Amino acid sequence: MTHYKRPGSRLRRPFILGLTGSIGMGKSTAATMFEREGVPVFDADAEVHRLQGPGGALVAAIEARFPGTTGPRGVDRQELGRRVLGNRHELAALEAIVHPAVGRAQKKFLARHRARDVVVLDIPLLFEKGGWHRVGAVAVVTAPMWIQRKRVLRRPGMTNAKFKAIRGLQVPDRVKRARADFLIETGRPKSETHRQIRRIASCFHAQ
Ligand SMILES: CC(C)(COP(=O)(O)OP(=O)(O)OC[C@H]1O[C@@H](n2cnc3c(N)ncnc32)[C@H](O)[C@@H]1O)[C@@H](O)C(=O)NCCC(=O)NCCS
Ligand SMILES: Nc1ncnc2c1ncn2[C@@H]1O[C@H](COP(=O)(O)OP(=O)(O)OP(=O)(O)O)[C@@H](O)[C@H]1O
Repeated sequence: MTHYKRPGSRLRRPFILGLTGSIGMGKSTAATMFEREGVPVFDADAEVHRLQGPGGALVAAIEARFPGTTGPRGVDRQELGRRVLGNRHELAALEAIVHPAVGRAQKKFLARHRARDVVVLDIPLLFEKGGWHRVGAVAVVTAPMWIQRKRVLRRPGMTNAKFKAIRGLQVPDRVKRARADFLIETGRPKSETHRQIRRIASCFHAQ
């Protein structure tokens, strides 16, 4: 694999690699592997958890718009999920509260790591929300659908209906794969996935 060079951007740092994939495809696991290769990772989902967790900055705004979905432990995500997943209008209202705050945290992350060669933005909705136009390249985490389904359905609180609703909100895996600069396959042993990630990370280190 050759080194990846963004045209005309030798002095622009860091190179931003977007990491995305549909539910259960293995994004979080892949993100941890990038970290092990020394690449800083911004985890958008973890940021949402922080903002919605105990004492989180968005708990009050979410309670105001979705009464009864928060408590001493922050947002009750099961309950909030029941209200918004499958209801585009309600989901858009939640996104309008959450996404700007995540965007601010992402900006701070990029500023903190501006001296690095490469950073990863782990963003579940990279294709759905247009973020892929703002990154240098995109790595898509993918696995056969039967493996995705098996992984997701064994999560506590997950039902067939919820899985269907979430899949309906996401750009299909085959479209994501077609748009990817790099594919990370997770339907295979983790050691092989890690090897793919090591090769991708090596494309971006000091040129
Ligand atoms: C709806 C919420 C409360 C459900 O929480 P829960 O813990 O039950 O599910 P979880 O967060 O693990 O999401 C399950 C799957 O749904 C996907 N998903 C979550 N939000 C969205 C969305 N706005 N659009 C499409 N898919 C979504 C996730 O990527 C994941 O694949 C939570 O996902 C949320 O607050 N979503 C809004 C913020 C958001 O857009 N987050 C995702 C990107 S950072
Ligand atoms: N080769 C592999 N690479 C990555 N994950 C794997 C692999 N083999 C098995 N898995 C398992 O698949 C699951 C993937 O879950 P993970 O939380 O990483 O997915 P995700 O894409 O972040 O999910 P979500 O979009 O729902 O947040 C984990 O339980 C992980 O251990």
